[in-house]
Amino acid sequence: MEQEMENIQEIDYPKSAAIFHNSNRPVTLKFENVFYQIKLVKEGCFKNSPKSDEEKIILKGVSGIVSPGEMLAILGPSGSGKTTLLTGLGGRLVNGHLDGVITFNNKPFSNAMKRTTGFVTQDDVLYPHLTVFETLVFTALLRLPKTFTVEEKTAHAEAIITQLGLTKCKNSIVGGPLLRGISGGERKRVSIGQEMLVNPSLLFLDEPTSGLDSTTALRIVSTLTDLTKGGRTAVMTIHQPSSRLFYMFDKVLLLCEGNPLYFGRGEDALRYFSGIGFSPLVAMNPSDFLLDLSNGILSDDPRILTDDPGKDQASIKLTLVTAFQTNLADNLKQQLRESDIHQVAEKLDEKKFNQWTNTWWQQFSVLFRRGMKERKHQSFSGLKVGQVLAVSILSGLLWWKSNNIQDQIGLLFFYCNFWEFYPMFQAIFTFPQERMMLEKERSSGMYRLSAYFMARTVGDLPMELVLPTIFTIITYWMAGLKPSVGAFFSTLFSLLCNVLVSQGLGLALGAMVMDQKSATVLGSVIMLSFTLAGGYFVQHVPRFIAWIKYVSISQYAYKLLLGSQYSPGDTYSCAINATCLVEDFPSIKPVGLGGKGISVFALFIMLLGYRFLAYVALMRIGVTKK
Ligand SMILES: Nc1ncnc2c1ncn2[C@@H]1O[C@H](COP(=O)(O)OP(=O)(O)OP(=O)(O)O)[C@@H](O)[C@H]1O
Repeated sequence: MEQEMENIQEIDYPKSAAIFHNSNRPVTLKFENVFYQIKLVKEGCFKNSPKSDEEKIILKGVSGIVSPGEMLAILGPSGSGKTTLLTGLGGRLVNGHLDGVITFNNKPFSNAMKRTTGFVTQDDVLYPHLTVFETLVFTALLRLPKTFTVEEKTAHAEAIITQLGLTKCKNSIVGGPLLRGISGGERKRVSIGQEMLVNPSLLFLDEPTSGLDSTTALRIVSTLTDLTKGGRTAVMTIHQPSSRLFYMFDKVLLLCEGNPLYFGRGEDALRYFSGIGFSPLVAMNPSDFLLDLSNGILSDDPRILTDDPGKDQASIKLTLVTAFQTNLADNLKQQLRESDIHQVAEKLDEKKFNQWTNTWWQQFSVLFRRGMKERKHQSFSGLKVGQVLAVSILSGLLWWKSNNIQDQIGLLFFYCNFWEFYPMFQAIFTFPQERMMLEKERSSGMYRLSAYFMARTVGDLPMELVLPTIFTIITYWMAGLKPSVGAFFSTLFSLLCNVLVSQGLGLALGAMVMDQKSATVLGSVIMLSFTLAGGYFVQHVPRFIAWIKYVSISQYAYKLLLGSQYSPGDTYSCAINATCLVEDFPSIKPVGLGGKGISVFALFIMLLGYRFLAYVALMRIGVTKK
């Protein structure tokens, strides 16, 4: 369960702008004999179900040490295990089995480390509609402790913007795949800035230069070098650094299919490989040479010499793995031991770091404001408003001044369906993006899940109410429903309950069934059965399946909508000179006109129930192994 801790956090955050130059607390990261294996999973509906007992070993005994002021680059071909190692070192691997010893100042990963560690993921997970300034200010408000005033937090965000050279695009929106915003390099710097805000002692970066031109890449790595000079420890994965970048790294770890091939200073790498019989003929980018080696490629590159040109790729890799064990492994073990002797394990007050940086209310208020800023663009995009306007005008025309009961009831049931399917699918579709953000922010211990969830739920009210209201206003008068203000507001209220409950169902499905396709299929089946059992289509539901109507959102919403237009005892003309009771009308009879209070209560319980389910399902997101 989520811990609710209210005491003031006393981590030493300098209040001046000098916060960005020196580390609070130098960290030596050591990892020894790290193994990682996972059970393979099968594709399909239930993505996470194990296929068999088949396991894959991804990391095969990787060791290393990085001291304060050093930058380690993990190199290797695609699929060699770089990201896995980085994620494991950052305490973020959630599946599989991680073995080996990973210590931070000779202590295992802890909440204390989590709060002073920055992790920049490969994909920049940022809110697309916020500006650079807003993104960093909201992060500062959440991550810096409550001993800072809002002005001080804002000033820190400003200082980061200046330090990362983002001043020019400060007021531009971040953007995303479908929304033009700042450039890829700027986005990467915003992600790094978010982590720098807390003055991390240890910074992990997954491919911070991927997809960037070499000048921008150099700029980013130079910024990181400046940061490490202040006593920080940095570890990054990188694909193919230019020579200029390569020589900026203090240490290099080369991986090949999860095996270490080299660990040591970048400038010594070529000498080492030449010592074991592998050297390039002409001067070439050292990282290209190392990557070729870890791919076992020699013969198709005439510039690389080997004492045995006939070796195939597998045997070259094997030779290199064995050479590492023979020549470097013992030396590395020795380095790890020596640092043990020199380093006194620091005594940190764990309790102090277990505390949240801000109170629940502060988190709630920042998350609410940020959510409203971001979601207003999603909820009121031109496309969505256009879609709702088009559907409302079309249905208003189709039901134009309808004065027969059958048509009017049909319109009410259409209200039910449209405003059930639409919010449910919208919640399912937008959920993956939300989950990514949540995952990233929760794993850096930014806020309590309850504060996030409450802020989102409260935000749903203004966000989800506007479009259904516009829809009802247009269709209600065009279709000529009961001309009374009370009846109009009662219709609107029923519709809004329907929207919020259906959205809650979408959220619960999105959170429980992690795969969007499966959630969509499941959602449509559930909604369809609710619709069919809603009382409009099937009047005599067989007994054994009649229970569905008691859990059907449609049934309760339909009942409320009927209640907004008709009262018990109302009549309609059912034949020439004859009137019949409305409640006896075939598609009203199974539902009846009474029991409105029960329907409101049932919808209220569903509203809470579905959101509670979503909350429980979300609890597993972003929770990292210690
Ligand atoms: N959860 C998983 N299930 C199955 N295979 C996995 C899983 N996680 C990692 N792998 C596999 O482990 C290997 C290493 O993956 P990893 O992402 O660490 O490689 P990488 O070196 O970072 O690659 P790239 O440079 O392409 O990002 C890959 O073959 C990958 O397919």
